[in-house]
Amino acid sequence: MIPEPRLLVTVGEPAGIGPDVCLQLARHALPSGVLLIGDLRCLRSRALTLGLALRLELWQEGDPWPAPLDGVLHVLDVPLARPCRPGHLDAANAPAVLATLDKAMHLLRAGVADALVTAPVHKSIINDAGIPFTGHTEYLAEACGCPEVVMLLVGRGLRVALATTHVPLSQVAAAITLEGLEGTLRTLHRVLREDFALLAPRILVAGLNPHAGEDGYLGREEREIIAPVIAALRAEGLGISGPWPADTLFTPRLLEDADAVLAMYHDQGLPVLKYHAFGEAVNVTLGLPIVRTSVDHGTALDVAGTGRAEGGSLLRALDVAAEIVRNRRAAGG
Ligand SMILES: NC(=O)C1=CN([C@@H]2O[C@H](COP(=O)(O)OP(=O)(O)OC[C@H]3O[C@@H](n4cnc5c(N)ncnc54)[C@H](O)[C@@H]3O)[C@@H](O)[C@H]2O)C=CC1
Ligand SMILES: NCC(=O)COP(=O)(O)O
Repeated sequence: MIPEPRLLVTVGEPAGIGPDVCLQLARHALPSGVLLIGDLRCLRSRALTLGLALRLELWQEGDPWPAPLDGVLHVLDVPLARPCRPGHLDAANAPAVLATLDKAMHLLRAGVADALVTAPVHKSIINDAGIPFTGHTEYLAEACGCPEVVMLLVGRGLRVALATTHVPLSQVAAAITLEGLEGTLRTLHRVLREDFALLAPRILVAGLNPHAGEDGYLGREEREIIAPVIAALRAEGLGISGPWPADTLFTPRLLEDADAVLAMYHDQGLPVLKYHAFGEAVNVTLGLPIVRTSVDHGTALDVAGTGRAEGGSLLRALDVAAEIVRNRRAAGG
């Protein structure tokens, strides 16, 4: 019998809702079992705060993969520098947050687990700790030596990928290059085929400027970069079209005939996706040698420890990670 995918879950920023939604996993029958990576003391204390009845068991490297058991979660302990209070960020704990990602990478490389699912981190507090950091996506890309990763969010049948990720708006136009955009589209097209089992993916590419540049009168990126890249890839037979004006691209008639949209920047694509599917969408990093998915939400400091955190996106992120692992196995990967 083929074993179920083994999933690592990093707990994320301890002051946020990462611990809350991770602890909620104990309520669900998880086929493969999961291994949490985070501070065991913080998780125990959050479970008490939330009044959750569950058992948290210490797991150590060398132990067998934890069998799924109702009401039990296994934890690889990565201690925080200081005790954590829900809703209160502490820069002293930032190195431990990143250490959970490093541990996960180590376990994946050692073949102990099949995929990584991440709960949210708080990007600014990591920077406050003096560590330059823009997101998991970029951190994992660097750890894997794969600069050409792509962020894709999927939810309720909509898939939105980004040509640029965590870049200030003032730098977006300069970050869209012929070479970079071609790499992004090739990665997106390949991964839709390989990991999402779409035989001939159809991708709609958004313009950058209003009205996709209005024939060059409202910006030239469409003419000089986006359209030439699309033309070159179409000539190879890839089902890619655009540049489409972003304001009308996300309408049902156009989306009906598409498998994914490539937006040019974070806040062009993600508000639409989150309006459509917040709470049940999943963030997938394409182009890494490892499988990594994540939740659609942030640290939600205002609801941490209150019992109001909703864990639907984490459950979906586990499902999507497991599905990708199965697809890769089926393809012999
Ligand atoms: N994958 C990751 O590590 C991500 C991290 N972030 C980080 O999170 C931090 C806060 O980001 P925000 O923009 O404030 O977004 P946010 O998603 O943390 O919060 C936005 C609003 O939605 C609510 N909310 C979010 N998720 C919820 C859930 N599961 N259940 C109930 N309510 C929920 C919050 O209470 C808040 O009112 C930032 O530092 C950001 O960088 C944001 C997105 C993803
Ligand atoms: N808005 C999505 C987001 O910020 C996720 O970033 P990452 O930490 O997954 O790179």
